[in-house]
Amino acid sequence: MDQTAADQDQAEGLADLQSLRSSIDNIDAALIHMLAERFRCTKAVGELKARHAMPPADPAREALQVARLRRLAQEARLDPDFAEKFLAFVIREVIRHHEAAAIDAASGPVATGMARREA
Ligand SMILES: O=C(O)C(=O)C[C@]1(C(=O)O)C=C[C@@H](O)C=C1
Repeated sequence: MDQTAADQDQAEGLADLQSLRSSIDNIDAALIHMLAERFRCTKAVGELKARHAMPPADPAREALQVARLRRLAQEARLDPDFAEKFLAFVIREVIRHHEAAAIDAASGPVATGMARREA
């Protein structure tokens, strides 16, 4: 391959890389927005659980979610072990938020500032 052909080959490679990176950036943005929506829902779940004195974690529900996500991952040709680890990572964070919401609810309106707002 002469120098001109090598330069052209590299320019094509760079253009392909840029195009793929642009798709990756779009996908990452979608993932962030989807995660934000999920955490908005789980925040409401955490507040509901705290109000009704329900435990933060629900292992039976998690078992169903793991089985479903592993099946979906397999169908999508994504590593099911990775899908399970990703879900566990997200749920661990959710449970941390639920626990904080339960502590807030248990410490009552004074600690959360409601008494001041209501006065
Ligand atoms: O569905 C619930 O009960 C939740 O609290 C949500 C959620 C989740 O993030 O999907 C989090 C913790 C539970 O252990 C199970 C599921």
